[in-house]
Amino acid sequence: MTDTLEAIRELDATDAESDEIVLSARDVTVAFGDKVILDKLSLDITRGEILGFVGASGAGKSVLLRTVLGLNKKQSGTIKLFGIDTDKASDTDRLKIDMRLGVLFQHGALFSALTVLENVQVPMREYLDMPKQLMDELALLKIELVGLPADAAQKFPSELSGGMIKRAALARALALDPDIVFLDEPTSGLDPIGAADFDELVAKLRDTMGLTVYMVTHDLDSLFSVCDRVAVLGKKKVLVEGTIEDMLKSEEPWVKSYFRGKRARQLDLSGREKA
Ligand SMILES: Nc1ncnc2c1ncn2[C@@H]1O[C@H](COP(=O)(O)OP(=O)(O)OP(=O)(O)O)[C@@H](O)[C@H]1O
Repeated sequence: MTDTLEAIRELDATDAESDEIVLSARDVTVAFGDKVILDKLSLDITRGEILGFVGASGAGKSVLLRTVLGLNKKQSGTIKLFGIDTDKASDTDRLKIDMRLGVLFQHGALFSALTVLENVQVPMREYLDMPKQLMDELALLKIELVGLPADAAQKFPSELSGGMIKRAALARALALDPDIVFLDEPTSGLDPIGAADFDELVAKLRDTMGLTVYMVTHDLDSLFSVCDRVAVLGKKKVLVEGTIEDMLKSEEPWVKSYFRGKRARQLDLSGREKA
């Protein structure tokens, strides 16, 4: 399996240079029974960008995320990851794709019966065949990378603060050195300082590892401080996309009230709350 991994990584190195669009969704329609949630939605994410994905509660942000990850079926449309059409992917292609994705689900979703170290090792055990000592060393590196103290490795999720749980879940999402991470409301439940620290970590990982980040969020601070681009989900598709400056100029009613409403006015452009 390690040889397979090497072969996949070599292939990926070539793909990585040529594929600028990491994720491409075209005319994606998803329905549950006769209830259409997404209707011909299209969206691209470029390598190395941090995309903030926003929209009203219940608009379908999680449904899109789950569809991209292959956890929900779509009725029609195309989803390409790293240039590979996920409907046409062979088993080897699917393995290649899955190994290049990291996911941080809402609420962290750590396994409560496993320590932080063991949680981080879950994807390693699933996809790689490596000696325990090497796996321990790699997991510790990821734990350090997300700013957790080394002694957090042997703790169980119930012994961690909310911010530490998010970091541990991020360490697990980074276990296989993915190209793109999907973060579902990563700062929800964190205090403003913890949330700002987490945003800073995400930006640092993008800068140092060239990570592409797809972040579903309701957090205006995150959108202002770390997102390069914002996509707004509304009316079952991507209603508006662009920079924060574009959002601030938009006359689309939901975008206007979200970015220029009462809550938004308490923020300045650097994302910090005004005194
Ligand atoms: N498996 C499912 N079966 C039926 N309906 C579903 C299913 N999953 C999601 N839905 C419906 O799809 C709609 C969109 O849900 P989704 O969780 O994607 O919203 P969201 O934009 O992520 O909301 P929030 O910001 O509150 O998390 C909701 O009406 C939800 O009830």
